[in-house]
Amino acid sequence: MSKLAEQFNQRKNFIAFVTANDPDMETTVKNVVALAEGGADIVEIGIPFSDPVADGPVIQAADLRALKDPDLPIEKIFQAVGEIRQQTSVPLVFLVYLNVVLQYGYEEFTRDCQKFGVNGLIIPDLPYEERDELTPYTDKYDLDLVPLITVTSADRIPMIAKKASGFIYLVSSLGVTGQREAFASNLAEVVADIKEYTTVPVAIGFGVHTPDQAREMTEIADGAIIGSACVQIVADNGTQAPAALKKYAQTIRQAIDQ
Ligand SMILES: O=P(O)(O)OC[C@@H](O)[C@@H](O)c1c[nH]c2ccccc12
Repeated sequence: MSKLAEQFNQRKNFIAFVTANDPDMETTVKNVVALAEGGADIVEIGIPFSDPVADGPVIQAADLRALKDPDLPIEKIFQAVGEIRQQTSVPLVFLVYLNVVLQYGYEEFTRDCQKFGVNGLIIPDLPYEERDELTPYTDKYDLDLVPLITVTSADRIPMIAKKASGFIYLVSSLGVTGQREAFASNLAEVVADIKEYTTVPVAIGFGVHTPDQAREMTEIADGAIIGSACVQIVADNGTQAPAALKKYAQTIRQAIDQ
Protein backbone atom coordinates (compact mmCIF):
# COMPACT_ATOMS: atom_id res chain seq x y z
CA MET A 1 0.00 0.00 0.00
CA SER A 2 1.22 3.51 -0.71
CA LYS A 3 2.50 5.63 2.14
CA LEU A 4 -0.17 8.23 1.41
CA ALA A 5 -3.06 5.78 1.40
CA GLU A 6 -1.66 4.07 4.48
CA GLN A 7 -1.73 7.33 6.35
CA PHE A 8 -5.53 7.19 6.32
CA ASN A 9 -5.61 3.85 8.16
CA GLN A 10 -4.96 5.47 11.52
CA ARG A 11 -7.42 8.35 11.59
CA LYS A 12 -9.25 10.97 9.59
CA ASN A 13 -6.62 13.04 7.88
CA PHE A 14 -5.81 16.72 8.00
CA ILE A 15 -3.91 17.71 4.88
CA ALA A 16 -2.23 21.10 5.04
CA PHE A 17 -0.74 23.19 2.24
CA VAL A 18 2.02 25.81 2.07
CA THR A 19 3.75 27.43 -0.88
CA ALA A 20 7.50 26.75 -1.18
CA ASN A 21 9.81 29.76 -0.70
CA ASP A 22 7.05 31.86 0.89
CA PRO A 23 8.50 34.01 2.39
CA ASP A 24 11.79 32.08 2.07
CA MET A 25 12.94 28.48 1.92
CA GLU A 26 14.21 28.30 5.48
CA THR A 27 10.77 29.28 6.78
CA THR A 28 9.10 26.81 4.43
CA VAL A 29 11.11 23.97 5.95
CA LYS A 30 10.08 25.10 9.44
CA ASN A 31 6.46 25.57 8.36
CA VAL A 32 6.15 22.02 7.10
CA VAL A 33 7.76 20.59 10.24
CA ALA A 34 5.50 22.79 12.43
CA LEU A 35 2.36 21.65 10.60
CA ALA A 36 3.36 18.02 11.13
CA GLU A 37 4.06 18.68 14.82
CA GLY A 38 0.70 20.39 15.15
CA GLY A 39 -1.07 17.31 13.81
CA ALA A 40 -1.19 17.51 10.01
CA ASP A 41 -1.16 14.00 8.53
CA ILE A 42 0.05 14.96 5.07
CA VAL A 43 1.57 18.24 3.86
CA GLU A 44 1.18 19.58 0.34
CA ILE A 45 4.02 21.80 -0.82
CA GLY A 46 3.05 24.15 -3.62
CA ILE A 47 5.69 24.79 -6.24
CA PRO A 48 5.29 28.49 -7.07
CA PHE A 49 4.13 29.14 -10.61
CA SER A 50 3.62 32.33 -12.58
CA ASP A 51 0.20 31.39 -13.94
CA PRO A 52 -1.59 29.40 -11.24
CA VAL A 53 -4.97 29.18 -13.00
CA ALA A 54 -6.68 27.06 -10.33
CA ASP A 55 -5.67 29.37 -7.49
CA GLY A 56 -7.52 32.20 -5.80
CA PRO A 57 -6.03 35.48 -4.54
CA VAL A 58 -4.39 34.16 -1.35
CA ILE A 59 -2.28 31.49 -3.06
CA GLN A 60 -1.63 33.73 -6.08
CA ALA A 61 -0.16 36.30 -3.71
CA ALA A 62 1.99 33.58 -2.11
CA ASP A 63 3.28 32.57 -5.55
CA LEU A 64 4.25 36.19 -6.20
CA ARG A 65 6.10 36.40 -2.89
CA ALA A 66 7.87 33.13 -3.62
CA LEU A 67 8.81 34.12 -7.16
CA LYS A 68 10.48 37.36 -6.17
CA ASP A 69 13.50 35.07 -6.51
CA PRO A 70 13.22 35.46 -10.30
CA ASP A 71 14.55 32.04 -11.26
CA LEU A 72 13.71 30.02 -8.23
CA PRO A 73 15.47 26.80 -9.13
CA ILE A 74 13.43 23.69 -8.50
CA GLU A 75 16.63 22.15 -7.16
CA LYS A 76 16.32 24.51 -4.21
CA ILE A 77 12.87 23.14 -3.45
CA PHE A 78 14.15 19.57 -3.64
CA GLN A 79 16.93 20.50 -1.24
CA ALA A 80 14.36 21.92 1.17
CA VAL A 81 12.46 18.64 0.98
CA GLY A 82 15.69 16.88 1.90
CA GLU A 83 16.00 19.10 4.97
CA ILE A 84 12.37 18.48 5.92
CA ARG A 85 13.02 14.73 5.63
CA GLN A 86 15.76 14.96 8.25
CA GLN A 87 13.18 16.27 10.71
CA THR A 88 9.89 14.54 9.98
CA SER A 89 8.51 11.50 8.20
CA VAL A 90 5.19 13.22 7.43
CA PRO A 91 4.06 12.25 3.91
CA LEU A 92 4.71 15.03 1.41
CA VAL A 93 2.90 15.84 -1.80
CA PHE A 94 3.94 18.40 -4.39
CA LEU A 95 1.16 20.58 -5.76
CA VAL A 96 2.68 21.42 -9.11
CA TYR A 97 1.45 22.74 -12.44
CA LEU A 98 2.21 20.54 -15.42
CA ASN A 99 4.49 23.03 -17.14
CA VAL A 100 6.97 22.91 -14.26
CA VAL A 101 7.20 19.13 -14.52
CA LEU A 102 7.53 19.29 -18.30
CA GLN A 103 10.34 21.84 -18.14
CA TYR A 104 12.32 19.86 -15.62
CA GLY A 105 11.59 16.63 -17.48
CA TYR A 106 9.14 13.91 -16.45
CA GLU A 107 11.91 11.41 -15.73
CA GLU A 108 14.15 13.86 -13.86
CA PHE A 109 11.32 15.38 -11.83
CA THR A 110 9.84 12.10 -10.65
CA ARG A 111 13.31 10.66 -10.00
CA ASP A 112 14.22 13.61 -7.78
CA CYS A 113 10.88 13.41 -5.99
CA GLN A 114 11.76 9.89 -4.94
CA LYS A 115 15.36 10.77 -4.19
CA PHE A 116 14.46 13.59 -1.80
CA GLY A 117 11.41 12.01 -0.22
CA VAL A 118 8.26 13.30 -1.93
CA ASN A 119 5.45 10.75 -1.82
CA GLY A 120 2.98 12.03 -4.36
CA LEU A 121 2.00 14.64 -6.92
CA ILE A 122 -1.11 16.70 -7.47
CA ILE A 123 -1.07 18.30 -10.91
CA PRO A 124 -4.22 20.42 -11.16
CA ASP A 125 -3.94 21.12 -14.88
CA LEU A 126 -3.12 17.56 -15.93
CA PRO A 127 -6.10 16.41 -17.99
CA TYR A 128 -7.23 12.91 -17.12
CA GLU A 129 -6.60 11.95 -20.74
CA GLU A 130 -2.91 12.80 -20.39
CA ARG A 131 -2.40 11.04 -17.11
CA ASP A 132 -0.90 7.99 -18.76
CA GLU A 133 1.97 10.05 -20.14
CA LEU A 134 3.15 10.45 -16.56
CA THR A 135 2.21 7.19 -14.90
CA PRO A 136 5.17 5.22 -16.32
CA TYR A 137 7.40 7.62 -14.36
CA THR A 138 5.30 7.93 -11.22
CA ASP A 139 5.11 4.11 -11.12
CA LYS A 140 8.84 3.76 -11.66
CA TYR A 141 9.67 6.14 -8.82
CA ASP A 142 6.93 4.99 -6.49
CA LEU A 143 4.93 8.22 -6.42
CA ASP A 144 1.17 8.52 -6.09
CA LEU A 145 -0.50 10.63 -8.74
CA VAL A 146 -3.47 12.07 -6.86
CA PRO A 147 -6.44 12.81 -9.14
CA LEU A 148 -8.91 15.63 -8.67
CA ILE A 149 -12.61 15.01 -8.94
CA THR A 150 -15.07 17.89 -9.11
CA VAL A 151 -18.65 17.65 -7.94
CA THR A 152 -19.79 17.96 -11.54
CA SER A 153 -17.64 15.14 -12.90
CA ALA A 154 -20.23 12.48 -12.02
CA ASP A 155 -19.99 10.46 -15.22
CA ARG A 156 -16.18 10.47 -15.05
CA ILE A 157 -16.02 9.13 -11.50
CA PRO A 158 -15.73 5.41 -12.32
CA MET A 159 -12.89 6.01 -14.77
CA ILE A 160 -10.96 8.38 -12.50
CA ALA A 161 -11.53 6.42 -9.31
CA LYS A 162 -10.31 3.13 -10.76
CA LYS A 163 -6.91 4.59 -11.63
CA ALA A 164 -6.44 6.69 -8.50
CA SER A 165 -3.55 6.17 -6.12
CA GLY A 166 -2.66 7.71 -2.75
CA PHE A 167 -5.94 9.52 -2.25
CA ILE A 168 -8.61 11.21 -4.30
CA TYR A 169 -8.89 14.98 -4.09
CA LEU A 170 -12.55 15.90 -4.15
CA VAL A 171 -13.04 19.58 -4.98
CA SER A 172 -15.73 20.90 -2.63
CA SER A 173 -17.37 23.36 -5.00
CA LEU A 174 -16.80 25.21 -8.25
CA GLY A 175 -14.21 27.96 -8.62
CA VAL A 176 -10.63 28.55 -7.53
CA THR A 177 -8.86 27.81 -4.23
CA GLY A 178 -9.77 30.05 -1.29
CA GLN A 179 -12.17 30.45 1.54
CA ARG A 180 -15.87 29.86 1.11
CA GLU A 181 -18.82 29.70 3.47
CA ALA A 182 -20.75 27.02 1.58
CA PHE A 183 -19.93 23.82 -0.25
CA ALA A 184 -21.72 21.78 -2.89
CA SER A 185 -24.77 20.17 -1.30
CA ASN A 186 -24.15 16.74 -2.85
CA LEU A 187 -20.66 16.09 -1.42
CA ALA A 188 -21.74 13.07 0.63
CA GLU A 189 -23.36 11.50 -2.43
CA VAL A 190 -20.29 12.09 -4.55
CA VAL A 191 -18.12 10.45 -1.89
CA ALA A 192 -20.48 7.46 -1.76
CA ASP A 193 -20.37 7.27 -5.54
CA ILE A 194 -16.55 7.29 -5.59
CA LYS A 195 -16.43 4.57 -2.94
CA GLU A 196 -18.37 2.24 -5.21
CA TYR A 197 -15.36 2.11 -7.50
CA THR A 198 -12.32 2.28 -5.25
CA THR A 199 -10.94 1.79 -1.75
CA VAL A 200 -8.53 4.71 -2.22
CA PRO A 201 -9.29 7.33 0.49
CA VAL A 202 -11.13 10.53 -0.40
CA ALA A 203 -10.17 13.97 0.96
CA ILE A 204 -12.13 17.18 0.39
CA GLY A 205 -10.56 20.56 -0.26
CA PHE A 206 -11.29 24.07 -1.55
CA GLY A 207 -12.67 26.59 0.89
CA VAL A 208 -12.17 24.67 4.13
CA HIS A 209 -10.76 26.97 6.81
CA THR A 210 -12.56 26.72 10.16
CA PRO A 211 -12.18 23.81 12.59
CA ASP A 212 -15.93 23.10 12.25
CA GLN A 213 -15.67 22.88 8.48
CA ALA A 214 -12.69 20.55 8.78
CA ARG A 215 -14.68 18.30 11.06
CA GLU A 216 -17.69 18.43 8.74
CA MET A 217 -15.54 17.34 5.78
CA THR A 218 -13.99 14.46 7.72
CA GLU A 219 -17.46 13.30 8.68
CA ILE A 220 -18.33 13.09 5.00
CA ALA A 221 -14.95 11.84 3.75
CA ASP A 222 -11.56 10.48 4.91
CA GLY A 223 -9.76 13.80 5.06
CA ALA A 224 -9.96 17.58 4.89
CA ILE A 225 -7.50 19.71 2.91
CA ILE A 226 -6.69 23.26 4.02
CA GLY A 227 -4.61 25.52 1.78
CA SER A 228 -5.46 29.20 1.68
CA ALA A 229 -6.03 29.45 5.44
CA CYS A 230 -2.50 28.12 6.08
CA VAL A 231 -1.05 30.39 3.42
CA GLN A 232 -2.82 33.40 4.94
CA ILE A 233 -1.16 32.60 8.26
CA VAL A 234 2.19 32.65 6.48
CA ALA A 235 1.27 35.99 4.85
CA ASP A 236 0.33 37.48 8.21
CA ASN A 237 3.27 36.12 10.22
CA GLY A 238 6.21 35.93 7.82
CA THR A 239 9.21 34.25 9.38
CA GLN A 240 7.22 33.82 12.62
CA ALA A 241 4.72 31.62 10.78
CA PRO A 242 5.91 28.22 12.08
CA ALA A 243 4.60 28.81 15.62
CA ALA A 244 1.30 30.23 14.33
CA LEU A 245 0.83 27.33 11.91
CA LYS A 246 1.50 24.79 14.61
CA LYS A 247 -1.17 26.35 16.79
CA TYR A 248 -3.66 26.45 13.93
CA ALA A 249 -2.92 22.81 13.04
CA GLN A 250 -3.59 21.84 16.67
CA THR A 251 -7.04 23.43 16.60
CA ILE A 252 -7.89 21.64 13.36
CA ARG A 253 -6.56 18.33 14.71
CA GLN A 254 -8.63 18.71 17.87
CA ALA A 255 -11.80 19.48 15.94
CA ILE A 256 -11.32 16.46 13.67
CA ASP A 257 -10.55 14.08 16.54
CA GLN A 258 -13.25 15.26 18.91
O1 LIG B 1 -6.93 26.97 -0.63
P1 LIG B 1 -8.03 26.07 -0.24
O2 LIG B 1 -9.35 26.63 -0.65
O3 LIG B 1 -7.96 25.66 1.17
O4 LIG B 1 -7.88 24.73 -1.13
C1 LIG B 1 -6.76 23.79 -0.95
C2 LIG B 1 -5.70 24.14 -1.87
O5 LIG B 1 -5.18 25.39 -1.56
C3 LIG B 1 -4.52 23.25 -2.22
O6 LIG B 1 -4.80 21.90 -2.23
C4 LIG B 1 -4.15 23.78 -3.57
C5 LIG B 1 -3.30 24.81 -3.78
N1 LIG B 1 -3.24 25.09 -5.13
C6 LIG B 1 -4.09 24.30 -5.78
C7 LIG B 1 -4.44 24.25 -7.12
C8 LIG B 1 -5.39 23.34 -7.52
C9 LIG B 1 -5.95 22.45 -6.61
C10 LIG B 1 -5.63 22.50 -5.27
C11 LIG B 1 -4.71 23.42 -4.83
